[in-house]
Amino acid sequence: MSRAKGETAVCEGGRGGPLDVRRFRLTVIEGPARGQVWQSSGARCSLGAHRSNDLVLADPTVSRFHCEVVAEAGELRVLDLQSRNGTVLDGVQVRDARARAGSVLRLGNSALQLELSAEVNEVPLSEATSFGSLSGASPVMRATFALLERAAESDVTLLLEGETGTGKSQAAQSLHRAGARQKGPFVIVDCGAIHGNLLESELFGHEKGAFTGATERRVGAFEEASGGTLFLDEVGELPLDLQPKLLRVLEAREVRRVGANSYRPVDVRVVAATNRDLRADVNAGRFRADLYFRLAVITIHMPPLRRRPEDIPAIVDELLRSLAVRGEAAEPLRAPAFVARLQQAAWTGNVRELRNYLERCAVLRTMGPLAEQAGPGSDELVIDASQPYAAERQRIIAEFERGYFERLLRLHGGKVARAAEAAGVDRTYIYRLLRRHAIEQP
Ligand SMILES: Nc1ncnc2c1ncn2[C@@H]1O[C@H](COP(=O)(O)OP(=O)(O)OP(=O)(O)O)[C@@H](O)[C@H]1O
Repeated sequence: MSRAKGETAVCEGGRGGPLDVRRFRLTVIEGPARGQVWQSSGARCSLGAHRSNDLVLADPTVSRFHCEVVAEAGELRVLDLQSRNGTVLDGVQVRDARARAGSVLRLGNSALQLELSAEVNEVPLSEATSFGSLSGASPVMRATFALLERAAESDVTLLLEGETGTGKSQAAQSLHRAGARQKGPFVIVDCGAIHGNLLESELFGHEKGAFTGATERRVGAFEEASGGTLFLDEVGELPLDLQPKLLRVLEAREVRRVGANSYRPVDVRVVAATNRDLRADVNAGRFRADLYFRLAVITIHMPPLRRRPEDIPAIVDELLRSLAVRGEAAEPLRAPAFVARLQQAAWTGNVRELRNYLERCAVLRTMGPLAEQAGPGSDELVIDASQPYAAERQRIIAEFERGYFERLLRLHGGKVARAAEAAGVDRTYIYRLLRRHAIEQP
């Protein structure tokens, strides 16, 4: 079963207009697939040795899910999926880096050239600016709503991916309410919060006396959710020994309680969520590939808040309503100058962090300090000590250079001469770095 192509095409676009995604092309220039050309029809291209990838590289030095190329906000990003031999972009080993037109991507013994076309692919957008309890009018969010609306019409198993606080749980619940199973139960199991035997019996139930302490018979979440939806949160935390058992239930649609001899049929829609890329876990042997494909029949990415600051005013309204902050207490929190400051913040904890911040402001009747300003290059610098020193040093320096010169140029209104003088470097040096890191002058 392959990951449904086009279902993952959620990407960033300009504000307000339709969501256009720059078209890109990958040409294999070295390795067994040499000569193969892949043209994008959405925002993403997954590369790897497994046949479910968009671009399949039958090269033993390439991992099953090696890396992904994503077109977002008019540029290309390359994301390594914890591949065994690493992803090298223009000679530098990278985990998450921006590529430029003409960049060369090396995966094991294969190499590819990236080309960014002037043409665009259009991603379908929802007419709505909300989906259940989720609000957002940005193109990237309306593209997500369009996928959720389509998914709600079917019973297909779904995987929600996204950073913490991006609304995966709310999306699952809203999906349940929007679909044909809305009258049935919505049952949540947090796979990261329950351990060992307990998780098995939480999911599948147990018979009386099945293990020490099983004094009563217990119905599991699959049976409890019968006729409704089962939401498996943090599914990446599911222990390896339970994974084949879950796979069997998803395939055969029947469960066996712990300690029971027979199977019982179940009628459940499964929605799973994860805040990491399960393909990297598959590469690392932490997650079974067959279970991943069973769960990811459709994958929907919940976009982080920093990629859609234009949604913040509507989300603030929604959050203040749900927090029951009204009247005088709400006024300063809706003031345009304050909301503009919220739009500049980084929000690494996404909407949840924004919600907590607003709640704190409302209770204390004072505006606390905000997190670091968002924007390109503001993401936390993560040092990966499992990488060779030279490669990691090179990657961090590249990240620093990109962040520094982007900020520098913003600070000086895009004027290279002024920026060079303030930074104490030569103008040609700035131009060289802008080219190297594909930084556009603001
Ligand atoms: N688009 C949105 N509009 C309004 N509220 C939102 C939106 N996205 C998230 N929220 C709110 O943010 C909070 C966090 O959302 P949720 O728990 O669904 O995130 P999550 O991605 O499941 O997080 P985690 O991975 O940590 O479990 C909730 O209070 C939710 O109502």
